[in-house]
Amino acid sequence: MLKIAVPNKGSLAETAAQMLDEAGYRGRRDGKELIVVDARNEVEFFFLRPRDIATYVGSGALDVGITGRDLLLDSGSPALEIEGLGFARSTFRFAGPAGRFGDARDLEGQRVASSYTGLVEQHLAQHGVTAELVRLDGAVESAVRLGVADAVADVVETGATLRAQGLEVFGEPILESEAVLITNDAGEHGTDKPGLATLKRRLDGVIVARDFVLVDYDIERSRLDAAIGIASGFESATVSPLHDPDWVAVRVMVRSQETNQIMDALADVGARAIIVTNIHAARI
Ligand SMILES: Nc1ncnc2c1ncn2[C@@H]1O[C@H](COP(=O)(O)OP(=O)(O)OP(=O)(O)O)[C@@H](O)[C@H]1O
Ligand SMILES: O=P(O)(O)OC[C@H]1O[C@H](OP(=O)(O)OP(=O)(O)O)[C@H](O)[C@@H]1O
Ligand SMILES: [Mg+2]
Repeated sequence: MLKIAVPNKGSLAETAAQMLDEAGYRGRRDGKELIVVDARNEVEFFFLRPRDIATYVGSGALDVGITGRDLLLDSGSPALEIEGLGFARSTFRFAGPAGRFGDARDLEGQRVASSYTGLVEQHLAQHGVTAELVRLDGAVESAVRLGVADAVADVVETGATLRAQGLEVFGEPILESEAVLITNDAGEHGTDKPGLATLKRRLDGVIVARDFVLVDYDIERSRLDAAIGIASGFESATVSPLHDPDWVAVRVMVRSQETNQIMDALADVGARAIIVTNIHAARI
């Protein structure tokens, strides 16, 4: 059985569980269950702290896992990223009192608080900077105000938490992070373990189902090329005849975010009866 590590708590847990559910795997009945055997799919899920997942997978105790790219790199574990899963997107950045620091070099000899000291150390070393790292478990943004650090390095999504503490980001972003699928022995394509290729294909299907919609419309044959120029589909558009020989029906996959602009543009070139449908599941 493929042994899969899944976050049991925190920002990653809910969406990871949702994705696995949409991918047809068995979930846990309550938040206390730590191991779930999904015999039908020949996989076993281990619900672990997100921060520990790279350690379990890197050591070979578990085969694959879902964690954050920032947590993976911070851990120093030899586990390898297979792919990004498109959620829990954030940027890992330095921040300090407004105007105090210009870039990472200004941190020489300063105290920097973070929950990701491994990641910060690697970054500072690359830039030849020596700083004193203060390891905190969370709510790192309070460290400057409370006097235990001069600057912080933390996860930034909207920046609201930083602003509320009177801090501003500075320097280059340290890392663009998101939830990732990780494994240990990559094999040739990182997907050589039994069951892993299936897991990856199913998760990819969930990502596509989340990120794309189907757009159907009717259009006069003479305007078809203009319409296909606006949205050409994943491989290629499906074009079907209509009873009226001068008209065709078209179906294309479109990025959910672009749906409305595309509908407007299609209407402008003469598309009629434009209908958008969510994708329930997909294998691409
Ligand atoms: N506000 C956020 N937006 C996007 N991603 C986030 C956010 N906060 C944390 N993450 C991501 O979640 C992962 C950390 O998850 P983890 O569960 O350890 O932390 P958490 O959600 O802060 O939980 P806690 O701090 O309560 O333990 C990291 O990959 C991090 O980048
Ligand atoms: O840029 P923002 O949208 O404000 O989000 C970023 C904040 O969200 C997370 O905090 P969380 O709520 O997980 O608390 P923590 O600091 O205790 O981890 C993260 O650690 C940042 O503090
Ligand atoms: Mg947090």
